[in-house]
Amino acid sequence: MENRTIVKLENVSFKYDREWVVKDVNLDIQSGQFLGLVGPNGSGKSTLIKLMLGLVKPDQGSIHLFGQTLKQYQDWQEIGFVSQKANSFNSGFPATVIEVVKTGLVSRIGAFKFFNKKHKEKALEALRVVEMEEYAYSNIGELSGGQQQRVFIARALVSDPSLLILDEPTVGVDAKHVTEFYDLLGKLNQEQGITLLMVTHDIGTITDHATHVICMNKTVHFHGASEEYKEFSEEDLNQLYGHSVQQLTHNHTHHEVNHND
Ligand SMILES: Nc1ncnc2c1ncn2[C@@H]1O[C@H](COP(=O)(O)OP(=O)(O)OP(=O)(O)O)[C@@H](O)[C@H]1O
Repeated sequence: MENRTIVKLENVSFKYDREWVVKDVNLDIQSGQFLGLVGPNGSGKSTLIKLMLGLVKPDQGSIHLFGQTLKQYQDWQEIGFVSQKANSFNSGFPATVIEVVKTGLVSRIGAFKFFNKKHKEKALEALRVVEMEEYAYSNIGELSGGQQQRVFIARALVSDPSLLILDEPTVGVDAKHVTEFYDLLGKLNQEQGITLLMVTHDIGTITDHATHVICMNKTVHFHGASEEYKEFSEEDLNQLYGHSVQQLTHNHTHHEVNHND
């Protein structure tokens, strides 16, 4: 598959109030990549995602999606989004898994049109990809956090996105299912050719699965191949992250960025 730039940020800066939260970010995301976006707490990762999704407007700089400016860009079904708060349905929530997945088609068919058989097939196909087809008619609230998160990925996949953005999707997924979750993401990237951009604190695991890492703290301090990122010493990483990193190794038992200052 030919690689092309699908997200381009040029000198993007943004502030909610007086302080810059994102500053002078230049970024070029190519199709086919699996990118991990890492950085300390409050370093602007979620805000950068919001900027890419057009949810907040940059104060400076420009953003292009699939070669178009944010203003021109209309084809939002090309971009799937799974947020960290996705897996929060309680057990009483009155919707089946397939109903939740079909809501991912609303932007494509319009909110007040009816779902037909073709849409049901699309939803079942997306559930098959995330290996949740057998739960199609279960109540969403009865599933575990990890299962719910798979359903939310299916909802994002149902409109055939070429870019899937995930903001800390493993929050609420229990540790023993996190590996399976990464395997699923790897499959989406390699077999379905979906470009993935995933915000995470889980540096040890992401570098084993992602092709590329973006490390930011207001601005982008590193953007390159995971293999290159793995070569950094702890001292290099401390410099990348600033003084706030207390503990940061590639050892899988201690892979969290611990921000206690
Ligand atoms: N809606 C908002 N209004 C004002 N300030 C905000 C808002 N959202 C985030 N911030 C501030 O912007 C900064 C960056 O927040 P952001 O959530 O983008 O960082 P993050 O890297 O995703 O953090 P975390 O890893 O803790 O999720 C923080 O100082 C945060 O307090």
